[in-house]
Amino acid sequence: MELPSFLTPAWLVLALLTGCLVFYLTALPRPLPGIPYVPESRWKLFGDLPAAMAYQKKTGTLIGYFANQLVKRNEPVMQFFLLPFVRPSLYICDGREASDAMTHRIKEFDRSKLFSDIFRAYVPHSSITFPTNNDWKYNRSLIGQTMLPRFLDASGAKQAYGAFQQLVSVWREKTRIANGRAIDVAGDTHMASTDAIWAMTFRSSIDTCKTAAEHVSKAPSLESPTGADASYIAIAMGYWTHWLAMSLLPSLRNAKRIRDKLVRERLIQTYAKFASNMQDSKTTAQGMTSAIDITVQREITVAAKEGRPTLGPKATERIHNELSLFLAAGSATTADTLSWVHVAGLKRVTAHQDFQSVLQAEMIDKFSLFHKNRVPPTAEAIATAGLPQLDAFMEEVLRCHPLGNANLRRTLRDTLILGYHMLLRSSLAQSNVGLLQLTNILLQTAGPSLTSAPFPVSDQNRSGTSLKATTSRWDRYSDLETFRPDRWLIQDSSDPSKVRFDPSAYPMQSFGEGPRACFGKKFAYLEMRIAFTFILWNFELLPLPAELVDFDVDEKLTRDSRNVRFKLRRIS
Ligand code: HEM
Repeated sequence: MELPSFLTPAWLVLALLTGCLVFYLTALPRPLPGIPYVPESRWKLFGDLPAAMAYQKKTGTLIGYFANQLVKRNEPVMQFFLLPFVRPSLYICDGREASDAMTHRIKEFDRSKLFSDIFRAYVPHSSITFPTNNDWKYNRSLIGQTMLPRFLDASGAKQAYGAFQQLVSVWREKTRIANGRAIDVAGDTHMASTDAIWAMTFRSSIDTCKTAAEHVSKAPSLESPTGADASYIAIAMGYWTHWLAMSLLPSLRNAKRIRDKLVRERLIQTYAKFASNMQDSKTTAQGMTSAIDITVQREITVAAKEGRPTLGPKATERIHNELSLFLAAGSATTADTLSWVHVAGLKRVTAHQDFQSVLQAEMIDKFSLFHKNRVPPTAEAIATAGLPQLDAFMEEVLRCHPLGNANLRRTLRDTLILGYHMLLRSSLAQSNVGLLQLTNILLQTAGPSLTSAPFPVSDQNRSGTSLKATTSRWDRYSDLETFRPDRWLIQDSSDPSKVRFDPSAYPMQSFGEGPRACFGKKFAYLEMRIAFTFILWNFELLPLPAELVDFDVDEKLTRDSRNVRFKLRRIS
């Protein structure tokens, strides 16, 4: 067949070039009107991403790039372009407005898909992956009791206690063979946190710390500490990358298979235990020794009320995913987090020996009987004792070293934040701005207003609820750069010679806020309490040269410390 005469090669080349140009122009970032951005990124297919990655290579943190741009331009709100065709993400650094959006404006802002995508390939039917809808409520009702004090103080504390006892054994062995040198403890707190969350979920132990202690006890001597670990792992890339990796890589496929089998077996065993003795299933959270017991018991009670068979496919799938999420939280995010928080805290203690003296004095005072008898305080004693100095110290560690960089939300409707319009796709199309739909909002957990002085924001630009909710913490901006645990302590009104811990004294958003705040926060605090008490009861952290006490991070999904060395002296 002959081509029409106007289709000459020159026309074909022109059409191809025009097609490429249209494709290129469509792929370029489309800024949202009125919201500041980095001008050079506007004309790059990958927008801010190359500069952010170069920043990460230099500093270990990707998110630091965005935070830096805000500070450079003195702007509390900016938009960033990360991928071709993808709508810009909004970055906000104003703790007070972020708190308001997460707590009071939940009809305008919900959890972002960016966040759920991190977990979706691994635990697709767990609460963390759902928007705030009935699915989320159903899952929450299943696991709700696992964070009740009556379970945590009795059972959760015991499980975490066992794990940190083992950590102390590892460090004793390492200290013994280190002969006075600093020891590298990278990974140790991670192991202990993994042991703790595993034991809390299933009541049984996987003893990674114990195995390590046995291993180290057989080593004749310890090599000198290694240098800083220069490697870094890129930030999580989202659902499809994870799904592909988990489907194609044999090691991940195998790990998922083992996890699924293990959780399923435990579910069947637990259900069989309750089914054989229905009386057991009426036990309260206090009598329960693991998260799986509580969750299965809850499902049995609800099924009986609703007159349906127990553990149908939906419940089984949801419980399976929630428990797997506990483990994921325990071994990926939470252990990283807790490990990061523990390490950051211990580094603070090393750098400021006076904090160490205050914490140890408080422990000796509160646990005087244990001290007299030369035994460590029990799990329950640690969980329930009033330890304001330790609570204040942990809060300050969490404030200064948040593990996640931002809390992620998305807009649900046209709205305003800090005076900037955030419009959904339909409104933008009407105003001829293009087919962009602004959804993702990153609410920074550190930086101006949280760990340094805030950006100037006029009250006119704040929401009504933000203005009404003027709790004093949002007016306390002085000296936020300094690590100062005593900022969380106030005089006890019933006894002026004593201090009380006030968790609302200053800005802090390391666990998020509102209905989608961290579900495991109470367990996290409990574990930190036990970890710091155990470590400081058993060891004195000796001063180290300043160059060994840095706070450099490797950013993955969460943060990890780069150099983790301590010089310990056994004290009990
Ligand atoms: C120091 C330790 C921890 C930190 C700093 C932390 C931080 C966070 C943050 C920032 C969020 C998102 C909050 C938001 O979007 O507003 C979150 C969510 C969550 N965390 Fe944690 N977390 C920690 C430990 C744990 C532990 C130990 C568990 C489980 C036992 C856990 C389970 C969860 C769950 C299930 C969610 C999702 C909640 C939802 O979507 O409704 N976390 N966490």
